[in-house]
Amino acid sequence: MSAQPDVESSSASDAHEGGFRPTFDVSTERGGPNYGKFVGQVREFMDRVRAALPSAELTDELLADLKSMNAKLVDFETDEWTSPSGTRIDLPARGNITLPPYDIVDAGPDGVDATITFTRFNLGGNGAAHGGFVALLFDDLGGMAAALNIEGICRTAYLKIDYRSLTPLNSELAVRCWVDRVEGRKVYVRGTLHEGDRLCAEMDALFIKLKPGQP
Ligand SMILES: CCCCCCCC/C=C\CCCCCCCC(=O)SCCNC(=O)CCNC(=O)[C@H](O)C(C)(C)COP(=O)(O)OP(=O)(O)OC[C@H]1O[C@@H](n2cnc3c(N)ncnc32)[C@H](O)[C@@H]1OP(=O)(O)O
Repeated sequence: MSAQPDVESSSASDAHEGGFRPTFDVSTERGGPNYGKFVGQVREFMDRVRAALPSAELTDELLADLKSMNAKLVDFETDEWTSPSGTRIDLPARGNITLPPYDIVDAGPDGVDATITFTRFNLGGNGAAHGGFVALLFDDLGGMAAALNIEGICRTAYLKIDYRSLTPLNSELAVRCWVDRVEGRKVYVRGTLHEGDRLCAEMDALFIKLKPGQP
């Protein structure tokens, strides 16, 4: 299990009125004890789809299987605050399949340390990770570093990534994000992504602390 930030829990009734909530109902149980394995299978499927050249027959077979699986989920839709995908803090990237599946190593006011292994689903070109996934990783972990530092919720104003060398697939990388300085509501966050000693990318971002009720 990953170490996770100490996120305060609250009931839906004392929710922030804006788009983000200063507190949200985190969970280690929603979706059942096998939800993490379920997400793992979904992620493996995305990798395999990205890598596969299926026969026409197999495409038809998988299409029927997927239609059947989608039909099973139709009646179980819920909002973003209660879906396990995003609130399961015991799982990589809070169980959010949109995000690269990072594991938090340490998180607090001084910053966030995490590991990430990009896989075939994250392929950009010629074996390297897509730069958009690197930016996505930094946006989420940078936002987390900002939130934990100021104990409030932020939105990204700008996110600058310097791609210093190729980001590989299938290799565990170290990512670190920390608050450089805070000026009023402006939270300046820096970040690095390394493979061993090699710097793959750097982040320079500005997050703005949301006012109460601000979407
Ligand atoms: C107890 C709590 C514990 C918490 C623990 C939590 C754990 C956390 C867990 C999980 C974290 C998950 C993290 C997810 C992270 C993902 C975040 C995203 O991807 S957000 C989506 C993308 N971003 C948008 O869609 C924004 C769209 N833009 C806006 O909404 C506004 O423009 C906003 C909010 C950014 C600013 O608008 P304004 O009206 O609030 O503020 P104004 O007055 O415009 O700006 C404030 C200051 O910032 C500067 N500023 C604003 N934007 C700037 C920019 N792009 N460049 C430079 N300066 C900028 C301004 O010049 C101003 O500076 P001056 O105060 O005058 O000095």
